[in-house]
Amino acid sequence: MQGIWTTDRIRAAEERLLAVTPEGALMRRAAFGASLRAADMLTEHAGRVAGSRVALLVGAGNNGGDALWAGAFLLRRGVGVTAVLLKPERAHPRGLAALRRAGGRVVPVEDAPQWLTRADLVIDGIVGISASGPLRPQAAELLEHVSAPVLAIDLPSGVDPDTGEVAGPAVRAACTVTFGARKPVHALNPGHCGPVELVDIGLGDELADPDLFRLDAGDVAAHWPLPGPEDDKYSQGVVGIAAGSATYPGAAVLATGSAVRATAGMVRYAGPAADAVRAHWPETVATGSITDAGRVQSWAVGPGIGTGREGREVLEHALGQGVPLCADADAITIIARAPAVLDARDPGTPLVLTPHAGEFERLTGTRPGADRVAAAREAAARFNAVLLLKGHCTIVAAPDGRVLVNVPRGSWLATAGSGDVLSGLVGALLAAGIDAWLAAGMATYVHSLAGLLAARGVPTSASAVLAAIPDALRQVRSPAPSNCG
Ligand SMILES: NC(=O)C1=CN([C@@H]2O[C@H](COP(=O)(O)OP(=O)(O)OC[C@H]3O[C@@H](n4cnc5c(N)ncnc54)[C@H](OP(=O)(O)O)[C@@H]3O)[C@@H](O)[C@H]2O)[C@@H](O)CC1
Ligand SMILES: Nc1ncnc2c1ncn2[C@@H]1O[C@H](COP(=O)(O)OP(=O)(O)O)[C@@H](O)[C@H]1O
Ligand SMILES: [K+]
Repeated sequence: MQGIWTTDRIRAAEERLLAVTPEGALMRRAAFGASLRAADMLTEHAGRVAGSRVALLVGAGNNGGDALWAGAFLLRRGVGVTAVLLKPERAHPRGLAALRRAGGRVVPVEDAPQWLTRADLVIDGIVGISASGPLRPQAAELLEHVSAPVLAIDLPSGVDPDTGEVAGPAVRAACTVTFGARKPVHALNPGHCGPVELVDIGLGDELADPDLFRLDAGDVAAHWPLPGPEDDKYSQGVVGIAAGSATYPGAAVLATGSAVRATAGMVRYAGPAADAVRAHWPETVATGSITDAGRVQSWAVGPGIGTGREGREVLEHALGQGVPLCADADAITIIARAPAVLDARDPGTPLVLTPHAGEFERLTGTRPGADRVAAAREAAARFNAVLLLKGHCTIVAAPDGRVLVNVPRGSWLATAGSGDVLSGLVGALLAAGIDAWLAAGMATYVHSLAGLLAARGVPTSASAVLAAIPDALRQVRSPAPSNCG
């Protein structure tokens, strides 16, 4: 798992490291790494390093210092470097001196437009982890003149470092180079960061447990249940799906199908869409009523069951079975309207709730807001459940405070029925006995990868996402190498 640390924790770790490191050494390490990335980008975008032109946007803090030092390193490689100082009187003194010694040009903000428009690459050192609020107007205006690719130092300026919120003009980076550890913004706002490269500055020993986690392919591959020599159809976990209706069988077909595709365990379906489910997925055992569904090791309940009395009875019955349960869609609305339904649950049995923002508001009374991590964490504690908050970036919070962030692979999953596919995946992993937080995170990871593979660059459908689950699992088990992001 990749760790992610909040800016308070990073700052504290940096202070401890600074105390035992020669003055300026950390910044030079960071800036040297940034200059290497900048040179790669120049090669890619301008076809050369020596002779190319770089403009630095330099704020009043150490982030600006990083940019100035990176400029000094680039000057030594024959790059023409111009620094735009947003606050000349507060520019990092040693960084500024290094840039000048190396032959860099320094211009005031008024002269910036001509240098920005001629640049092959812009380096954003406006603000880093000490950013507060929206970009100051002077910095925001400068961004209007930027058309070259931007390399963000530590994080794209104008984006909140801890929540990823954008509350005004902000840098949209082609690439971000960060130092020591990944920050929440990198996972929560991938659209503004671009690929994120981590430069080691020796912070590792100073960092304790991460605040957030991100799964990688290796984690998913290591925990995804595969049949072994001793297995049979029951031993891998039987999942029950309660979804859909006679009039709307689609949700039942999608949720059941994704459970079928996810693992080799058996899938039972219970509900009024049994005929449609049997027709699409002959390998399932389908019955009309949850009361005669047979034994399962988990339930996925909710998509398309309706929010009336029948839906409530189905949810109450499943909650009373003492097995892990994923409550999605209508099941969440039922819980929101009648929280007493949860009395049927044994509090020690895992529960996964999978709301989108609207369902989250129904459940908790408030929209998730800018700090989606905090919102998901609070709701997980309140409901004593794993809370999977859907969206472009999906957040998975456990009641004990652990949080996973899924970095999306495009927006292909914004299509009707894709949530039904996710609940089938979660249910199948719960049946295999996987920790509910990890199961929800693994399901989300494979869901978004299946979305990417189904789309291959053009809009897709929930049925195609479902059909791509095996390819996503194959890719997870033999990931393609990646050097950035
Ligand atoms: N510590 C280390 O060891 C290492 C640190 N490193 C680097 O240091 C960075 C952190 O540096 P930092 O703490 O100096 O603050 P930083 O992010 O540059 O910003 C502060 C300045 O920005 C301003 N400002 C604030 N909000 C703003 C806004 N919305 N819009 C515009 N301006 C805004 C604010 O000005 P004011 O509020 O006074 O106007 C203040 O002067 C970190 O991200 C990394 O890059 C690396 O070198 C590795 C080693
Ligand atoms: N813009 C987006 N980018 C990435 N993923 C998205 C986006 N919009 C929705 N998703 C994902 O698609 C799924 C939609 O689920 P849901 O809202 O329940 O839709 P439905 O009810 O149509 O199935 C969720 O997994 C969500 O995280
Ligand atoms: K920055």
